Amino acid sequence: MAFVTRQFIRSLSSSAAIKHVTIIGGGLMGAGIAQVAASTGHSVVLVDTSEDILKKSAKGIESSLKRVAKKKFAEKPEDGEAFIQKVLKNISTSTDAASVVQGTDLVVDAIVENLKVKQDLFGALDKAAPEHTIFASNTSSLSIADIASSTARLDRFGGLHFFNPVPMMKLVEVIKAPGTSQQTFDALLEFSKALGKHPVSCKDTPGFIVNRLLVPYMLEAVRLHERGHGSKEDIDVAMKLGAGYPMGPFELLDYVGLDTSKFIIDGWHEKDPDNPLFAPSPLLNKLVAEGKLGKKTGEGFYKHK
Ligand SMILES: CCCCCCCCCCCCC[C@H](O)CC(=O)SCCNC(=O)CCNC(=O)[C@H](O)C(C)(C)COP(=O)(O)OP(=O)(O)OC[C@H]1O[C@@H](n2cnc3c(N)ncnc32)[C@H](O)[C@@H]1OP(=O)(O)O
Ligand SMILES: NC(=O)c1ccc[n+]([C@@H]2O[C@H](COP(=O)([O-])OP(=O)(O)OC[C@H]3O[C@@H](n4cnc5c(N)ncnc54)[C@H](O)[C@@H]3O)[C@@H](O)[C@H]2O)c1
Repeated sequence: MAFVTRQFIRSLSSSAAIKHVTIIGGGLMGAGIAQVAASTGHSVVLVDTSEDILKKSAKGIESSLKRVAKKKFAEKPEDGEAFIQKVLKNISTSTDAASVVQGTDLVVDAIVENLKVKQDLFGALDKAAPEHTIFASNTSSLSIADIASSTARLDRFGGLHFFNPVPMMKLVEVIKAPGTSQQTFDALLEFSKALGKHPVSCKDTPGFIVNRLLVPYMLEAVRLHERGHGSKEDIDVAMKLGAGYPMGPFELLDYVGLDTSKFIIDGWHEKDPDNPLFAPSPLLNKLVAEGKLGKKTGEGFYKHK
C-alpha cells in the first residue's frame, strides 16, 4: 500500500510543471541555460565551484541579456532595463549543490564533459534531492544511462542537450534513456517548450542526432587541415560560403571550446579505440596543452579580442 501511495504521489508530482531549476556548472552552457530559464519565469539556482566563477557567469548573463533586450525592446529601452532586472531577480547562485536542491523540480548538469565527474555529482545529489526531482544532463557525447547509473532514480533521469549560444539556438535534444519514464520524458519536452525552444526526441545513442553528424564533419575538417590540404581560413570560408553554415568548423571549435572538443573526442576514442575517425589530433592536443581553449581564453585556432 505504501508503495502504491508513493508511486501515486510521484506520478502526480513529476507531471506538475517544472518551476524551480538548479543548473550545475556556470560556464558557457550553464550560464546560457540559467539565463533562458530565468527569462521564461523559472526560478533558477546556478551552482559552480567558486564565487569568482559565479561572478563571471553573472556578468556573462547580464551582457547577453543586454543584447537580447536591445533587440526586444528597441522602441522602449527603459522596458528593456526592467526586463533585465526582472530576469536577474529570478537567478540566485551557490557553491553548494547539495544544499540548494532541496526545493528543486529539475537539476540540469552543465559541468565538465567527464563521465566519472558527472556520475559523482549526480550520485551525491541523488541523496540530497527530493523524490520528485528530475535529473538531466546537458552532455554532448556521453551516454545518459551511464551517467544515471550512479543514482537510484533511473526513471527520473533524461538528457537535455542545449546548443551554444543557448539564448540564440532554438533546438533542444530531449533524450530518453532506456530507464527514463514516459512521464519524465514528457516533463522534459514540456520544459523545453516552456523555455521557448524546439525540442526533438532522441534515443540514448552516441552523439544523439546533431553531434552524430557534426562531430565527424568537424573531425574531417581538422584532418584535412593537418594533411596540408587547406588553410583553416579557407576551410572556414568554404563552409560558410559554399555550404551556408553560419560559422566555419575552426571558428565553431573555438566557440565550443577546445577543451570540451578534446573531452568529446578522447571519450569516443576510449570507447572505440580501433575507429580511425576518433584517433587523437596532434594539433588539437597541442593547443589544449598550451591552454589555448578558444574564445573563452582569448586564443584557440584563432586569436579573439
Ligand atoms: C580531430 C579532432 C577535432 C575535434 C573535433 C571534436 C568535435 C567536437 C565538436 C562538437 C561540439 C558539440 C558541442 C555541443 O554539444 C553542440 C553545440 O552546441 S554545437 C554548436 C552549435 N552552434 C552553432 O552552430 C553556432 C553557429 N553560429 C551562429 O549561429 C552565429 O554565428 C551566432 C553565434 C548566433 C552569432 O551570430 P553572428 O551573426 O555570427 O554574430 P553576431 O554577434 O552579430 O550575432 C548575431 C545576433 O545574435 C545575437 N547574439 C549572439 N550571441 C548572443 C548571445 N550569447 N546572447 C544574446 N544574443 C546573442 C547578437 O546580439 C546579434 O543580434 P542582432 O544584433 O543581429 O540583432
Ligand atoms: N560548449 C558547448 O558548445 C556545448 C554545447 C552543448 C553541450 N555542452 C556540454 O555542456 C557541458 C558544459 O560545457 P561548457 O562548454 O559549458 O563547459 P565550461 O568549461 O564552459 O563550463 C563548465 C563549468 O562547470 C564547472 N564545474 C566543473 N565541475 C563542477 C562541479 N563538480 N560542480 C559544479 N561546477 C562544476 C566549471 O567550474 C565550469 O565553470 C559539457 O557536458 C559539454 O559537453 C557544451
